[in-house]
Amino acid sequence: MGYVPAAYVANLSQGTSARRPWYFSKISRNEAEQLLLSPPNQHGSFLVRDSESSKGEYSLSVRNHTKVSHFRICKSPRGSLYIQRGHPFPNMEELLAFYTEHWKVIQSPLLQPCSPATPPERDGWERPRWEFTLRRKLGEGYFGEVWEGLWRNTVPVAIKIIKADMKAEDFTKEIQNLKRLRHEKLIQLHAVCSLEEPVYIITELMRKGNLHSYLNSPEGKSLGTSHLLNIACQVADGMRYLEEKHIVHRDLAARNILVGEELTCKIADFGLARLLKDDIYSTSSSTKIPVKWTAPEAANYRTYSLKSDVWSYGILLYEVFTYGQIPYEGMTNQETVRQITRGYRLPRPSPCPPEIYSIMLECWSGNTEERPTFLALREKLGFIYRRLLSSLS
Ligand SMILES: Nc1ncnc2c1ncn2[C@@H]1O[C@H](COP(=O)(O)OP(=O)(O)OP(=O)(O)O)[C@@H](O)[C@H]1O
Repeated sequence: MGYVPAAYVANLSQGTSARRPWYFSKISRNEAEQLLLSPPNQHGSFLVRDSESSKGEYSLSVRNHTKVSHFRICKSPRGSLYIQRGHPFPNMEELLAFYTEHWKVIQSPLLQPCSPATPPERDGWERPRWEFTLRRKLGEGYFGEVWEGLWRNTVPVAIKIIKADMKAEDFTKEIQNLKRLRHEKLIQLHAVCSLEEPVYIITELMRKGNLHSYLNSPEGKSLGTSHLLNIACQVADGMRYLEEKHIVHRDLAARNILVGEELTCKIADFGLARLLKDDIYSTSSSTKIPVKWTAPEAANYRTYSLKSDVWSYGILLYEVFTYGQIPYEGMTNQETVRQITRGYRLPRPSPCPPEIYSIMLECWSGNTEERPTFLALREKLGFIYRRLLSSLS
């Protein structure tokens, strides 16, 4: 028993529109052009709409590179449909099937049905506020408080209550990021209440809180090397998914990993995450950066890439194998950047196997090209983990 986010499922009673994804009944010629020319639509996207000028007839609009072509679909007195006189079809499906195959006749390929534009406030993630009850405060971050709560008195959830004075553009980035990411090692969005203030962001509940505090707790302190390695593998797996999607996290650190039952770890805090158009994301903004976790090229020139996330992952490994020690303890941010640029690196923590320390050093290579990928990190750490487990058994 439980809940599934509404955006994951389609309503069976809306079967007609599910079967006819290309039909946009109440849309004008201009709106059709705007929609077809906006992402994610592309060359070959098409839709059928009600004709504006001839009641009861239709128009086919097809995107042809950067232009949209429109074709009148006429209806004969007997009800058949045609674009070319003398070439009728009994229904729209057959007409579209013919022109999909013989697209040269209309000089416009029909490649995929047009994707509808969903206004953010009406997408399937929005839920009424009364469905959620707050039970216990879990913590507080830059955007506001995080509470443990219940969804419809049944499902335990975490509820982030956005402070009233937060700029919408800042936290909507996190919501948008959460909506499009889905992986077992990434925190899962359940719902949002964003029509009124305060905005709620509802995610899965991770009962043991953030990894940094967990490592400092008595339970965290009792973990052995194999457990620590297991945590490292899970984070590498989640980061590999982001790497595959060309998304930089920009704030990878133990404080942004959440821990659940059975030592499950998930990556959270996507407020700073960005989709990479090139391999590098540059920012001139004055966003505060977590200097001790940030690669030198990102700290000095604000150039972020998947390789700067790999650097931060190395620092996260250090946090894991020191049970949550602050990196470069006793050094200021400025001093840290200066020392790093000169070639200084954190020393090997005593409980850390040399093999793992050499992975940290690879992550901290001054040359971004020499840093491993998350795919390679996951493979390598997974191999060491499995070998350790078999030596213990
Ligand atoms: N889904 C969750 N399940 C359990 N605890 C959570 C969850 N999300 C957040 N928390 C707890 O609430 C704390 C605050 O979280 P929050 O994401 O608001 O801030 P943060 O991690 O300090 O980062 P920032 O200030 O950058 O937003 C976390 O450190 C964690 O202990």
